[in-house]
Amino acid sequence: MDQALNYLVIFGTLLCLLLWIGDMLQRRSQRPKPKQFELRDFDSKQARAIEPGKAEKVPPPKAKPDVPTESGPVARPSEPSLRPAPEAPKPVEPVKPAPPGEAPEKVPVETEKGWLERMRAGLSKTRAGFGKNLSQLFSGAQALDEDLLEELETLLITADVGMSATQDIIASISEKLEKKQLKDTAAVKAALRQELISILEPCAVPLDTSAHKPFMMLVVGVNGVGKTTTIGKLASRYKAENKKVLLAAGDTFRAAAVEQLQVWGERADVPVVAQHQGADSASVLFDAMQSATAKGFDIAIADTAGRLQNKDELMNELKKVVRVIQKHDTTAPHEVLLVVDATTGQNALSQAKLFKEAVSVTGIAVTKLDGTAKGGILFAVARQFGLPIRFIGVGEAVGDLRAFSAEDYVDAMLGTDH
Ligand SMILES: Nc1nc2c(ncn2[C@@H]2O[C@H](COP(=O)(O)OP(=O)(O)OP(=O)(O)O)[C@@H](O)[C@H]2O)c(=O)[nH]1
Repeated sequence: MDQALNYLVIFGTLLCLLLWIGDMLQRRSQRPKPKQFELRDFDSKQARAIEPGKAEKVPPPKAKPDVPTESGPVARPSEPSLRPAPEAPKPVEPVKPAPPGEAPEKVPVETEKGWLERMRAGLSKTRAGFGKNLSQLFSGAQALDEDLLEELETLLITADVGMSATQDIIASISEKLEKKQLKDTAAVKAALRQELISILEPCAVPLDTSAHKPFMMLVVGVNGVGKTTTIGKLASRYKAENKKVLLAAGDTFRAAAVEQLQVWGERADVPVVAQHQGADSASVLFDAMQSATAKGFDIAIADTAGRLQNKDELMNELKKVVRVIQKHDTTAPHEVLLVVDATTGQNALSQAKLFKEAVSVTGIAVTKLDGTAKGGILFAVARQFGLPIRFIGVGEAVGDLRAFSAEDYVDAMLGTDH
């Protein structure tokens, strides 16, 4: 009897065990499967970072930025929300010239030959376009006739030289041909070189900063033409000439403009007068002028926010800046330098016209000549406005800005050497 009872207990225990195991298996089959690892879960950068034989570097976790929402003070971006996502905040632009903390790039001590090579390199696109087409036109036994003049005219216009300057050049060469003063294509090319130089020569007036102390330079132009970069390059140049230079961060509009100017100031080892973003630009420049006078600076260079030449209210704001500067010194600004970007082509003419009307531009700096195959815009600007072309920029580096020389420029553009 006892034995039968024992069998019954063992049988019952086994049955319970089997039922429990069956239940466990059923539950497990219903659970969601873990996500399979897939190669496409890695982006290509991560994939490149893992090299065979090398320990995989895991970047430290980044703190999640707080993003303002419409209702609450802050929310993490990963938090689910039924409301439409708020507009992402605009990223703060990185400082363009160099990351802070990087060793400042000093102005290279450069020979005249070094600069000419730098300019030639900078103008290689123009030479490859305009210069090469010109060489092809003048190569071989090309007849000195109407067709040659027509093709030359087209070349000049497509290189942004402008109608007025082109017509004058063609008229002059045509007259010399009629008078049999030009015997072959080499002579025509030499005559063209001379014509181009004679258009630019009257505008090659260097900026003399010795007439006033402090010499107050106001730098203006449309957005992104290279105002801040040009100021940074100028600060380094003048500093290398042992001048006492002060920079004024008058572009209080763009988020990173002040920081960008400060980096250039560090590079050139010159002080920068600045206030917070959104401050009144005129008051920053007034403070800078006072400081420059009180502390005996030779040159004060003021940055301004980029503005479209056809926006009246922005141009009026610039006029106000000039009026406020004149409260400190009635003769200031001693130079209103308009920066134009060569790659904008004929639009540079409209910029020169409207800025000249608004704030009496006294000089021009043409930047980014390395980025265009149409270096002819200088001729159009020179012919139309006769304003001094003070500087040209042929690259982003600190040594890529130079006082303008008509002859050097034409030779770099044509690939001629005299
Ligand atoms: N290739 C080339 N780039 C240049 C030259 N000059 C300036 N740049 C670049 O142009 C960009 C704009 O320059 P900025 O100095 O910030 O222009 P900005 O006029 O102050 O701009 P805003 O303050 O927005 O009006 C930067 O990336 C510069 O490095 C140049 O001569 N050649």
